[in-house]
Amino acid sequence: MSAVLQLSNVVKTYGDLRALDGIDLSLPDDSYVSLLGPSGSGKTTLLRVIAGFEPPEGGTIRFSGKDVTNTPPHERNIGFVFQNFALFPHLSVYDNIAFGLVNRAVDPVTDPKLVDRKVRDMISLVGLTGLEGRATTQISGGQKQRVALARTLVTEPQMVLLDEPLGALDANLRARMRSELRMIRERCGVTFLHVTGSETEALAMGDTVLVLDRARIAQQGDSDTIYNRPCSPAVARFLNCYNLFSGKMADGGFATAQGLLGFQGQPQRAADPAYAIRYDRVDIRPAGAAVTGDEVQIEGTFIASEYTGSAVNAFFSLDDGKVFEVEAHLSHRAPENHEPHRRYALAWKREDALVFA
Ligand SMILES: Nc1ncnc2c1ncn2[C@@H]1O[C@H](COP(=O)(O)OP(=O)(O)OP(=O)(O)O)[C@@H](O)[C@H]1O
Repeated sequence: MSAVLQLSNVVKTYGDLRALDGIDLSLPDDSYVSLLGPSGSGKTTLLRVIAGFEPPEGGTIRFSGKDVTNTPPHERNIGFVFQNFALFPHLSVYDNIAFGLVNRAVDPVTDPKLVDRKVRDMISLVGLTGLEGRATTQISGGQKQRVALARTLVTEPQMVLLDEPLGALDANLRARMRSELRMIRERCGVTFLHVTGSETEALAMGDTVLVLDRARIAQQGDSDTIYNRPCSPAVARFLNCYNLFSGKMADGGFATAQGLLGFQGQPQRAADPAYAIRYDRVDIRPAGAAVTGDEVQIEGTFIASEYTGSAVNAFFSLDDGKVFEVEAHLSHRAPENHEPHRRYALAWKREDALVFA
C-alpha cells in the first residue's frame, strides 16, 4: 500500500516545551488510522501541524509524495473535523455542507447544479437524507457529527483529520458512530486520521494504530499487535489491560515486590524494566492452590468486582498495596462470586507474560 502522508523528524515547540519531539511516521493510503495517546502527549498538535495550522520548527511533511511543509492549509487538500463540530448555527444542514464547496479558496464550485448534486450525494452518503432543511440547532449530536463530516468530505480532501470526533457524543451513540465512521470512510476511500484518548476506540476503529507518548511515536501497528505486543511498559500501561510490575531481571525470572515471576522467551528491550500480564490471562483460584511448572502464581486479597455486561473485572490488593485486576469474559466462564477480604491465588501461564528489560 502506498503512503499518503510521511513525516520525518518533525519538531514543534511552544517556548521550552517540545510538543512534538522528532516525529517519524508513514500513513498508508485508503485506511483508517487511530492516533492514541494520553492527555498532553501531543495528539492535537500533531493534527494541527499536519493540517498546516501550526508551522513545525523542524522536519518535513510530505503529502501524496509532495513536500507540503511550507504549504498553507487551504492548499493541502486535507480536511479537518473538530470535536465541537464547528457548524454554522444560522445555516441549514444543506447550506452547512454546501458552504465549504462554494467558498473553498482553491477551485470553488460555482455551478449550482453541480453543487446540488455533490451536496445531495454527500447527504445520502452520511445518512442525512430528509434533514436537508433543518437548522443545525435542531438536530441530534450524532446528526451534527455527520454534518461536520459531510461538510469536510464534500470538498473531496485526500485525507481527513478528526480530532476526538466522538468526544462530544454520549456513550451509546459513540459506540454506534464508530462503525458508521468506518463505513463512511470505506465508501469514500480516503485515509482518516482519528485522534482519540480511548484505547478501546482506537483499537476498534484503526486499521493502523499510532501510539503517541510524551511527544514521540511510541508504537505503530495493527490493533492486534498493539494489544498483544505493546513495545514498552508505557504503551502497555496506556492500553489499560495489563497489570505491570516494576523490578529487574534475575536468575530464573524477573524479580519484583511479589517475588520472582517466571516468563518464557526473550525480554523486549526497554528503558524502564517491567513485567506485564494481561487482565484476561489470569485465573482466580482458592489460596494455596497447586501450580504447574508452566504457571506463575501470586496471592492477593479480593476487594471488589465490576460487572460490564460481557465481562466481570475483579480487583485484588497485593501485599505491597498494589491493585491487581482480573478480567473474566462471561462467554468463557460463568460469573464467580468472590468473598471480600478473602485471599485468593492469582495464576497465569509463563508464556502469557511480557517482560521488558
Ligand atoms: N498553543 C499552545 N501554547 C503552549 N503550549 C501548548 C499549546 N498547545 C499545546 N500546548 C502544550 O503542548 C503539549 C501537547 O498538547 P496537545 O494539545 O497536542 O496534547 P493532546 O495529546 O492533544 O492532549 P489532550 O488529549 O488533553 O487534548 C501540552 O503540554 C500542551 O500544554
